[in-house]
Amino acid sequence: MSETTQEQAGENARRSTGKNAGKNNEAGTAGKETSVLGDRARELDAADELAGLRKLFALGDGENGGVAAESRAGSAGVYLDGNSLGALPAHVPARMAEVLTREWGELRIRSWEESGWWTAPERIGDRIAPLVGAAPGQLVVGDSTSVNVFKALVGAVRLAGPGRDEIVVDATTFPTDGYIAESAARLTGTRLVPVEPGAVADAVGPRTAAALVNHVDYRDGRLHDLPGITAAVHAAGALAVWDLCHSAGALPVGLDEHGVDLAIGCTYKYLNGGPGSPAYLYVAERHQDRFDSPLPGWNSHADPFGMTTGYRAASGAARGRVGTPDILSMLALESALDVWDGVSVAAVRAKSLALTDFFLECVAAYVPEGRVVSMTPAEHRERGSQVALSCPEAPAVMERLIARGVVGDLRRPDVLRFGFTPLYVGFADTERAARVLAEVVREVPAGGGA
Ligand SMILES: Cc1ncc(COP(=O)(O)O)c(C=O)c1O
Ligand SMILES: Nc1c(O)cccc1C(=O)C[C@H](N)C(=O)O
Repeated sequence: MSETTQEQAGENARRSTGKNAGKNNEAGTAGKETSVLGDRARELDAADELAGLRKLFALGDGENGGVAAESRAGSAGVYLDGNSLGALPAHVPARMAEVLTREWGELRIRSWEESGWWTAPERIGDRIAPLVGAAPGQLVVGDSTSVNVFKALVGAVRLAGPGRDEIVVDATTFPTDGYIAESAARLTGTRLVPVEPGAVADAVGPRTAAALVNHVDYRDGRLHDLPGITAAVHAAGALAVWDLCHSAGALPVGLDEHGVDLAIGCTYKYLNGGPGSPAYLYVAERHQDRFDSPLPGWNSHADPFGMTTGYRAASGAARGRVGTPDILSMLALESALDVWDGVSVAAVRAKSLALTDFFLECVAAYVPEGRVVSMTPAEHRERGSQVALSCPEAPAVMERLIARGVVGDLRRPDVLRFGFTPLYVGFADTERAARVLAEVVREVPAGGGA
């Protein structure tokens, strides 16, 4: 995509996204708008430098067959839920067949060494590292995000040392982080201080051990100021722990550049690792020697096969390991990461913003006025890679959208959430999703249920 077309998309969207995202429209104007925006979508797709990546995914487009073929059989099949579960890269099944038949089926126990199973957590951590702006040796893959939140937060309190007895937590966080933070606070004898991300800088002080914040909010898609909040947390002498679930693979993170202390994130959203694929833990190199994991399993022992009774922590990222890695999920993730070869996160970010701008513009043009309100920040610097629309009839609307092949998700009670994955979502998909949304909204009466 050229810079001019991106700027054009952004400018048009800025003009059209006010508080009321849907400000059109009598049925009569829709035809003209549709053809203009449809033409623009085709132009934007033609100029899109990432467009060729879509064929790497099993989205039912034809040659790859795949899971969504039946949903594309109708007029519209658009997958806008990659911020919950990323699509399957088409080459992964063949790689998994090899893992099952050759590595497990034939080599069996030898694969821990010969197939590189034992070192997979650090090796795959190094594959993810450039996507989140980290030098090698600081990420380890394994366990769920929830478990890694626990390791990171308790580890951060221990790193902060005595005299610091408060954990500041993002009050708007995805629930699991809040639940785990509450337990971590009880276990470490600290007090939990929940605040909005924008208030973290004012909430931290001499008693703060650590602050846990989401980079992008899972509901409204707001992008929080990682550099600014991290600097404020550091100025208070505390550690900054970031949850990257909704930003990794969608926008630049800059962990090393901004001096983040610890971070965690899942791999099944924009990294397309598959359902329940293992999460990652980042411990900045400067903290690794003192990182004291609250889950010191044998996999993080300096000499795991020594099988000694006393624990001695491994050095480096391996210190974040716990028990036997979930190899099948891990190797599916490793294979899925191949789609990133040669792809720049900056290009992904540029396309993501152009897609969300264009979606907001199409929604404003097509959806009858007052039926949906955008919760997604208009400012690019505050926007992740999703659009959230509040709509009182959201349950009925999302059910009908999915039935017509436009797959977003519902966050109860009234949020329609659409995730834009630049590796496989295009501008024609985006225009079509807004068009189908407008049709569905017209069918569901205001105040109407499912
Ligand atoms: C911000 C955030 N943190 C954590 C999680 C999930 O944690 P887990 O991978 O343990 O289910 C999610 C989504 O599921 C999320 O959106
Ligand atoms: N992790 C999920 C799962 O195992 C099942 C269904 C949804 C999810 C999610 O990822 C939810 C997601 N974090 C969200 O932003 O809403």
